[in-house]
Amino acid sequence: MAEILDGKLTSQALKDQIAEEVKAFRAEGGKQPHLAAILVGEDGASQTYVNHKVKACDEVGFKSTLKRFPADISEEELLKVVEDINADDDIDGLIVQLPLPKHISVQKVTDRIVPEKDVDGFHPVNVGRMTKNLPSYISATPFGILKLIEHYNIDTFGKHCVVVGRSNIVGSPMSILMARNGKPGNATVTLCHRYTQGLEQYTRQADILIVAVGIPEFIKGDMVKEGAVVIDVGITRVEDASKKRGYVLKGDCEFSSCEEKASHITPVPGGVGPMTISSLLYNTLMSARNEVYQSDVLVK
Ligand SMILES: NC(=O)C1=CN([C@@H]2O[C@H](COP(=O)(O)OP(=O)(O)OC[C@H]3O[C@@H](n4cnc5c(N)ncnc54)[C@H](OP(=O)(O)O)[C@@H]3O)[C@@H](O)[C@H]2O)C=CC1
Ligand SMILES: Nc1nc(=O)c2c([nH]1)NC[C@@H]1CN(c3ccc(C(=O)N[C@@H](CCC(=O)O)C(=O)O)cc3)C=[N+]21
Repeated sequence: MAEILDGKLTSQALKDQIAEEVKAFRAEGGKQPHLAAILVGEDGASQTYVNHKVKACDEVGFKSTLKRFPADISEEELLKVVEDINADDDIDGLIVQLPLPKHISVQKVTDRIVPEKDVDGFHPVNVGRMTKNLPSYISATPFGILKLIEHYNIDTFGKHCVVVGRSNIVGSPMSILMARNGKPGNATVTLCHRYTQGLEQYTRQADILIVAVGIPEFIKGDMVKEGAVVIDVGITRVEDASKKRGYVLKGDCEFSSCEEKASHITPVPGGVGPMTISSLLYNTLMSARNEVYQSDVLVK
């Protein structure tokens, strides 16, 4: 039986800490941190996540602004919205909730956010700085996973960390962070993706297995090494007519079989998801305090 890595509890502890830091910052005359979120279209899951983010802002004493647009907004109009927020001195952080409708380029829109407000850590300046181990905004999901690993005192030094999935928002930054010289970090990393042959050969070698593919119950217990730490990032709504909401949430790892092998495992829900939200708040607080780019001149 594995120990549960409780993201809900850990996230609450982090939110409590953020709330304290906001109070202290404001007592010194600092501004109220302000997060803006852009939501395009009516995707149910995206609405849920954005609502969670807005609610979390309230909990820690941040201001939040949610800007909603219909799915047929043009790319040009959306870029203009981003530019207006870039120029708004009261707003410290901006996220554009993904996915976006197909006619809009995710890269174009997220790259238009100035790096100083890019609390999702998607801008090439932040990605590049993260890779070089310089101060940067780190993508909230990998950042949250690092905080969870830290909270549970999981040793990563010299461990074999296998990351499955190489997206810009999760898998790729996760692999860089686990490999870089830091704590948590200093792991030996293998990054697996769609073209990886014999995936289970790799997953079975993992001391730390981090899965972000978006396929419910993709990883079964027989693909996991005895005693491994299993971090399940995936979260998919699977239809279930017997439930009030009409769906259940499933991770990328089959919980029952993986839990038998793992030493530690994150549940879905209640694992990585809540950590993503509190990490986003943390990035926004750092922005309000002007910590990340304090001493740096940026080339825009
Ligand atoms: N809890 C949280 O806070 C968050 C959860 N998520 C969830 O995590 C999951 C992944 O999200 P995200 O990274 O954005 O997803 P993407 O769809 O952007 O990326 C999925 C990755 O998995 C790889 N992949 C797909 N099929 C296979 C396969 N058969 N074998 C190996 N690799 C495969 C893809 O490979 P290729 O590159 O070749 O296409 C890709 O790199 C989703 O369920 C999402 O909802 C995401 C963000 C935050
Ligand atoms: N620009 C951008 N930044 C993101 O960080 C981003 C994004 N777009 N698009 C989608 C993914 C997904 N994501 C989640 C956030 C919170 C939960 C979360 O709070 N999950 C709860 C359950 C939520 C529920 O009840 O549905 C849990 O796991 O316990 C999940 C997933 C952020 N993402």
